[in-house]
Amino acid sequence: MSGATATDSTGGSALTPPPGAETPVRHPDAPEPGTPLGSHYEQCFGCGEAQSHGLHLEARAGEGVGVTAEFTVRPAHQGAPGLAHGGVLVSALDETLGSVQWLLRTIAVTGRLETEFVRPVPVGTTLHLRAHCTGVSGRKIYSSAEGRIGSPDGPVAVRARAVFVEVQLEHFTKNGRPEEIKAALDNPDQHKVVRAFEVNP
Ligand SMILES: CCCCCCCCCCCCCCCC(=O)SCCNC(=O)CCNC(=O)[C@H](O)C(C)(C)COP(=O)(O)OP(=O)(O)OC[C@H]1O[C@@H](n2cnc3c(N)ncnc32)[C@H](O)[C@@H]1OP(=O)(O)O
Repeated sequence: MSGATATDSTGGSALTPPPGAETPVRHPDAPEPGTPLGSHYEQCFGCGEAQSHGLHLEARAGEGVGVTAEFTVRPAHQGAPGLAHGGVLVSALDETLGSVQWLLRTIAVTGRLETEFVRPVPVGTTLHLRAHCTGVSGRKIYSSAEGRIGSPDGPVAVRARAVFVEVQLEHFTKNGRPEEIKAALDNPDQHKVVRAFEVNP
């Protein structure tokens, strides 16, 4: 196996901001550091409070264009006996990285996500995650994240780098299953979330 970095069609590193990328700027109306960001959708597997088997990840605004989050591994999240499933850990990283958009006030979806699994994560562990934006290039938002076991200074269990791609609200309304889209559009709380991302529903 080679340890080569993923490359894009131009041969550059797909997860590193390209030359000329802008330094990310925290939106002036972004929540103060320490503010809980809440859920962007109650049925979200990552952060939704109504999703019984979900991660129930709780993210807060951090300093700069960064966030912190916690997620406690439950029995429903196992892969091997007593250990978190790798895909669940990727979901926690994806959700944390996605939460960075609250600080930029843009809506973006994951285009590419690379994860390094450093240590196994036992059931019952609280994973302390942090993520920050590393650059913006057109619609592409580059970010990185890590998750530590037990405390913000605990041993590193997972690391990730990602590129998100900015989208309009139509990305969801055109592609999502109609019944869930209708329920979301009928929910006043969902409108508040969309406003927090500064997008007209
Ligand atoms: C009523 C309801 C309200 C709901 C309110 C919800 C609000 C808040 C929701 C947040 C939700 C977050 C949840 C967690 C984060 C997920 O998990 S998101 C789910 C997983 N991701 C997806 O499903 C994305 C699926 N992929 C796609 O839809 C499309 O491929 C994409 C990513 C939108 C790109 O398509 P496109 O817009 O046609 O992009 P395109 O114009 O070709 O390219 C634009 C640029 O992006 C680059 N690019 C395109 N694709 C990629 C890629 N895969 N990798 C890297 N670069 C790419 C291109 O190279 C291009 O770069 P430049 O040439 O400009 O330098």
